[in-house]
Amino acid sequence: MGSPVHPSLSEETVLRPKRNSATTSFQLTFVRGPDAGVVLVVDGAAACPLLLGTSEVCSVRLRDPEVSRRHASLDVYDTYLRVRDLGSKNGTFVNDTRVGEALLTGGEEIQIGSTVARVDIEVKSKPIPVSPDTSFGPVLGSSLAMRRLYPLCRRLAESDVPLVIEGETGTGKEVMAEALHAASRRATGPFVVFDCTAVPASLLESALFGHEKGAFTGAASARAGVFEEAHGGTLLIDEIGDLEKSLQSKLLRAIQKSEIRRLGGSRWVKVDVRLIAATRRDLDKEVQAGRFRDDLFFRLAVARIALPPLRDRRDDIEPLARHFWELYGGREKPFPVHLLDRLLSHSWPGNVRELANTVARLVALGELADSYSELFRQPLPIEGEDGEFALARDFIENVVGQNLPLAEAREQVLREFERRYVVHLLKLHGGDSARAAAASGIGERYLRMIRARVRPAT
Ligand SMILES: Nc1ncnc2c1ncn2[C@@H]1O[C@H](COP(=O)(O)OP(=O)(O)OP(=O)(O)O)[C@@H](O)[C@H]1O
Repeated sequence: MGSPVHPSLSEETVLRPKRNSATTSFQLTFVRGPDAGVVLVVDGAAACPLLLGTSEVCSVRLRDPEVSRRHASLDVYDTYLRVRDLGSKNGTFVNDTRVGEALLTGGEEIQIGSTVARVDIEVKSKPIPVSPDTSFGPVLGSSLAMRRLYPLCRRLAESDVPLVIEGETGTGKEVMAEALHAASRRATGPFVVFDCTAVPASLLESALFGHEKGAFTGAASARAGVFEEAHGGTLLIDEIGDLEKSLQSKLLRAIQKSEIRRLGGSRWVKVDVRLIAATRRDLDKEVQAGRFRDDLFFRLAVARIALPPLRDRRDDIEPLARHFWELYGGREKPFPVHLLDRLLSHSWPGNVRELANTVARLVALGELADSYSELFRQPLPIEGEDGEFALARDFIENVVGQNLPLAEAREQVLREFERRYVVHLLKLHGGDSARAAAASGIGERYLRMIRARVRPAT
């Protein structure tokens, strides 16, 4: 016990940014349960979240039958030992108190099932390698949290192992995937992005694996899926946590065998694709809850990169703001340093994307920005039932007037449209998302995704 069982999962391939350049380690001594006597070190320098459970995918596999398959995770966060329950059946306890997540300092007892481990802090601390670079390709960031990621990103770019990039919306998962592709031997091959939430459930399989002519009503001609499109390159599957379970099995097969079969086809086609999955969800919890296949997770998460939210790397705010200022055409005007305090104190729930949008608005507003109190808001939402057309027009003009790049502007309009659409649809069907999804011809999962995304404004 204690040594990772995944054949290719080494501590270095699991990347978790830490705040300090030196970290603390913790020792766990199992004092009760079938594994009593075993000693385990949670090494802060390795920054590796250890999974405790009875499943073979856990780095620490316990024999206690009262322990869930994936019960809890342990990692060193700052100078604390962080223990997180992964949605286990009978809970994780610290000194007899049930916890979802807890930061420990040493001296506590952790209980899972009938297994009890004592936590001791290790005195020695090791430095973590920090890159002097302030970017990794297009991924900018000079904060310690980001600079800790770069050396390992470079190593991951050189390898072909599948990997999972985790992080809140707008933290740069896609841009990181692109950077890894660009730094890899596949750089001259295609980089294909597939967003699982952007395609209705009924079309997902054909979008992933392609279809033959006549495979379903409307399939007038044969079409390659994203796996074939990405042949020789990298395929980013975005929001993988939203993929239906039936498709997860097919995806697993595609990864294991490096071959796919088009919908309605009889031939298996070999594909040479490096797979990167991105997710806003906590995949450990999704697996524990039975919504994501354990074996697929095991296959995909050979390496993991956790991108920290912008609020946890405030040192990046100013350089990123200056970068976006230049990018959006503020080059001729001096950067508005008097607004820096506001930029630095904002919590950035939309992360780097929100910062980029805010700076784009700043560039467009010029000197008006001083008195513009709405600076940190998204464009005016369309509220109220009266005069909706006028409000919609104003909204679009508002977006157009910000002189954003086309993709950003289109995304803002599209998001607002989806918000309105879903709010109206749910109202019509008494809040029943299954009925609303059926009536609108979109998957329930997709509808719930839009709903979750727009919730703050509804
Ligand atoms: N570190 C960074 N350096 C430069 N630009 C960044 C960085 N992180 C994010 N961005 C920019 O912010 C925007 C959002 O980034 P991206 O789409 O990669 O985020 P995401 O995490 O994939 O978001 P979502 O989960 O919503 O899909 C993009 O315009 C991207 O170029």
